[in-house]
Amino acid sequence: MALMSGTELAKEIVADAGRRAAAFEAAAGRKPCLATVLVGEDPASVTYVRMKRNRCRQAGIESRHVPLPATTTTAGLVRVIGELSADPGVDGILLQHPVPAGIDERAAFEAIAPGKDVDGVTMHSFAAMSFGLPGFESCTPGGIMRLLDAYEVGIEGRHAVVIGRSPILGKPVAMLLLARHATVTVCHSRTADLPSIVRSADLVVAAVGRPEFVRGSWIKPGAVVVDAGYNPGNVGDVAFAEAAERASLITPVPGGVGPTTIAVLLAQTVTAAESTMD
Ligand SMILES: NC(=O)C1=CN([C@@H]2O[C@H](COP(=O)(O)OP(=O)(O)OC[C@H]3O[C@@H](n4cnc5c(N)ncnc54)[C@H](OP(=O)(O)O)[C@@H]3O)[C@@H](O)[C@H]2O)C=CC1
Ligand SMILES: Nc1nc(=O)c2c([nH]1)NC[C@@H]1CN(c3ccc(C(=O)N[C@@H](CCC(=O)O)C(=O)O)cc3)C=[N+]21
Repeated sequence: MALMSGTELAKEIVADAGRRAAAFEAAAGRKPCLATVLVGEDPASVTYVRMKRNRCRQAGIESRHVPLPATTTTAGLVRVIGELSADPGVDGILLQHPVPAGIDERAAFEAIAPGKDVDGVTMHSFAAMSFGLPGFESCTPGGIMRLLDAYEVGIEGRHAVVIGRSPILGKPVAMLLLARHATVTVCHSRTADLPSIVRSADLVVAAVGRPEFVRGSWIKPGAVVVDAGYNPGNVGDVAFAEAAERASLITPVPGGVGPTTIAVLLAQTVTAAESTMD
């Protein structure tokens, strides 16, 4: 068993984004700018947004934080995001998920201009991912693909089993794997006999949101295991010690998928800024 280190890969991606951000600043006279929109004060979300903004600063990317009260309406949020979409000083927009119950998150995501969707959450970006066309990738799925490529994991012709079908993780990672010619099975809460499906996987992506949900006995010997889960207490969705006994390659939590998510966000923010120079 070998580990896929997201921490190491993220360092390389962030260093590259930082060099590109500096070149952009030299040419444009301003830094690339990411707007971070946080509705409410969920402590985990506050922490994630802080982590993202800290990484931006380290890479020479400006972040403009837009905190909104939990009482914000869908119309109010759509208006704020529309203003950021129209603001030439803003290159990318991150709306932290989840927004409080009662707000139509999809409507808010769709208010992000496609050229500023550096978090890859709009229908436009999803379609590009599905068709294998250039565009912004959902950050966690994009990070997972970069990890697989960095460790030279073969994708074409392999059976990939994705557990989870959320709009920002399971579904887009399934589309990216499909665009790379994997045979993809997407599982969810209504899936019958999940363990036997996972046992046939060459590549498993766990995106369930339940600590240590995927057991070692489900893993085909030699399979590649990507744990996208990030549960309270830094616990993944895979029972790591068990799975590591059978996997050929596995991502740890922490230090696996998480850091690559933020790295892709920064890289895509710089790409969005660069495209304003064209
Ligand atoms: N590292 C990172 O950057 C990120 C990590 N995460 C982590 O990834 C995990 C998933 O997040 P997210 O996709 O947003 O979560 P969601 O809660 O939106 O989606 C969970 C998915 O898992 C499925 N599921 C739930 N229970 C079961 C079950 N018993 N058997 C099979 N499938 C099940 C659900 O099925 P159904 O659709 O039928 O309800 C759903 O599709 C979490 O741990 C989260 O913290 C998330 C985003 C970014
Ligand atoms: N619109 C939107 N886009 C997101 O990308 C998004 C989101 N909403 N909502 C919440 C989740 C969660 N998320 C994480 C990012 C990095 C780590 C990460 O870097 N974790 C470190 C540990 C960091 C630490 O705890 O110190 C690691 O796994 O090693 C974790 C989780 C992005 N999310």
